Amino acid sequence: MSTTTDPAATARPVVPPAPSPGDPALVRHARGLLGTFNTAGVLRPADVHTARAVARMAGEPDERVQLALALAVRALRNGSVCVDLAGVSSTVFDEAEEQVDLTGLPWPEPDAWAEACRASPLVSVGGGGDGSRPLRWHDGQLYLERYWQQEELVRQQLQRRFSGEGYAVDVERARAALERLFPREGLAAGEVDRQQEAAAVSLLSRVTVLAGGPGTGKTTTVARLLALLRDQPGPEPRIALAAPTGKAAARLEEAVRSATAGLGPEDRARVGDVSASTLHRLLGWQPGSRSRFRHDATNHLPHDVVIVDEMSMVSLTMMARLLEAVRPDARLVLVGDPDQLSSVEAGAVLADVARAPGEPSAPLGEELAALGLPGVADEPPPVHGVVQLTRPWRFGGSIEELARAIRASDDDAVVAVLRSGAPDVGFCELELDPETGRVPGPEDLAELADAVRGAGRAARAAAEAGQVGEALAALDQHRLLCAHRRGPYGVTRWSLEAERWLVEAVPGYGEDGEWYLGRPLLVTANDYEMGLYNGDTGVVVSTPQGVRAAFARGAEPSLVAPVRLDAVQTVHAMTVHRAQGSQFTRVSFVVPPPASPLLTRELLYTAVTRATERVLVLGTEEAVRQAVRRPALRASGLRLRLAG
Ligand SMILES: Nc1ncnc2c1ncn2[C@@H]1O[C@H](COP(=O)(O)OP(=O)(O)OP(=O)(O)O)[C@@H](O)[C@H]1O
Repeated sequence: MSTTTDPAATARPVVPPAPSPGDPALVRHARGLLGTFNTAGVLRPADVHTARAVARMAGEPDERVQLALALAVRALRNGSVCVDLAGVSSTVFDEAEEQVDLTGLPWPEPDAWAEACRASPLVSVGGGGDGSRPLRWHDGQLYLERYWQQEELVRQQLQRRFSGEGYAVDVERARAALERLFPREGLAAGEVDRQQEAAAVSLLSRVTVLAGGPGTGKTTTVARLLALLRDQPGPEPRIALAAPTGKAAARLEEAVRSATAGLGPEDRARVGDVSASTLHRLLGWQPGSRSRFRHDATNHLPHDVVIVDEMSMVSLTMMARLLEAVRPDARLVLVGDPDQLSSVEAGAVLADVARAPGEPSAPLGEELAALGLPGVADEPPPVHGVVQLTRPWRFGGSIEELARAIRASDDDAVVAVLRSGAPDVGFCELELDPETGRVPGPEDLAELADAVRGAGRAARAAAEAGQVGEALAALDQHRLLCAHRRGPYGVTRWSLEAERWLVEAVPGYGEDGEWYLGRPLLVTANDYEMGLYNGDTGVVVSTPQGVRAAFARGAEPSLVAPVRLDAVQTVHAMTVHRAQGSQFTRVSFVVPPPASPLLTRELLYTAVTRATERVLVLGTEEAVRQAVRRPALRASGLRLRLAG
């Protein structure tokens, strides 16, 4: 994963890598600007090759335009949809896991560079044109045309839906159902119940964004919304529930079921049996096509309501496919936490929509007022259907306090909570040797090692006993998270460390071959046929049919013969990105050093909010403060263009 970060917040100079001759990162015969930027480590071979090939085809000899094209390709890898040439020389340094020295690079003069791009036969300028040129210049941003088209589609689709006509709602029934389903516990008279408001907005609008941190009641609201929608007279609406990964879909299904159990019998019956699927499955993934689905603009989904959870993980490309496929008159409810890390692929759609400036919708305000919800008519109606849930129902305690301080960018408060000695938060202040990654004193890691051993031992025992559910539950007892994949702070190194602790502490651990019982697994590539998704985790268990890999899938785990798995690895530690959409009883997070380009507020927030009972942060105070002060920035034009 990677993000673009605020260079001003970087405390230390970035360390130059030393490219060596024969390095696979170097393109042979690359000359001129492309060669220089490749040698400096800014551009990868794929960026250079693409830029050269496209420039050759279109007869564009200007090296500055070729460089801009290569940087636009590169931007996607960093999660950005486009590149801002005027600011690129100060923001380009955060290549995924490497640090690049930018001093002395021959950056073109920004005005002349922009002019050269605008005049190039490779570039369409503004919003028009037939889309046949590979690049697009819009509002000072340079896009690859394909991503411009996707952003445009998302913007137009959302704006059309925001301003689309409302629905014929039985106001009396809706009012009664909203009162019944949202008992407003603990709220003062006249105080807005955001969950109730979000459900009302979803009933009235074509697009609703149900935003909130962990445990703020998003799923509870979804369950009650299902009852509200099905309480309306007329044909029962067809409702789809979906999430980006199998694990997130399973969690959504389970959480909606358990939230439904708290409703009265009639509302329970209205919700009925709930099932959630992955977005890929909902849209109709087709073998042989990575991005085209059975349901699209010409073959809409049949559903009247589509609810998508964990929206922060949804990329721009996936959002475009989703919006094309959802009927223009259907309700779309986007659920997620905009403060979390964005999708691995380019885009930050949820954060862009949730934070886009705009005018409160007057017609929605009138319709909301008619429902008479306490407090709602006293404030402006939501902008772009965004309702933010703020009251935490789950953690309370210091994890919530920590999350709040991180969101507020208050590094003093973050450090104070970490050092408070609260039972649910720990701070292991250690600095690894930057060269070797050695820990000053192994006793510093006692809590981490204990947590790893406890969870590993439980997983092994359950796996041996063939207790699939227990083995999967043990997997979620503790998770070790890192920002980096490689190096002293990376997943590979910490995974080995954890494995060593387990081998030392658990008799027979890992001795029964590659598919040893209790082996924790991570899926590293989507396998739509098997229903396994990048980031899914499982565990090797003993079953009457032999050794199987078990993956959590709602009530019924899925059991797969190991020979059918080709993209899995052992997961004693994982990246924070991969942990999105999951929570664990305990989380330990290895904070990267202050100079790490991956160290952002969203990273720290996502890591600590993966824990339900205790989070242990391992790192230096300086690194923690640095993270809190540095928001991830992803270049995209969506946020501003949604404003109108
Ligand atoms: N209005 C409420 N009254 C009482 N309890 C609530 C309310 N809303 C949520 N809860 C409780 O808070 C907990 C968290 O709720 P829920 O799972 O809906 O949150 P969430 O935002 O979906 O969390 P996550 O992001 O982790 O999925 C649940 O135990 C739920 O029962």
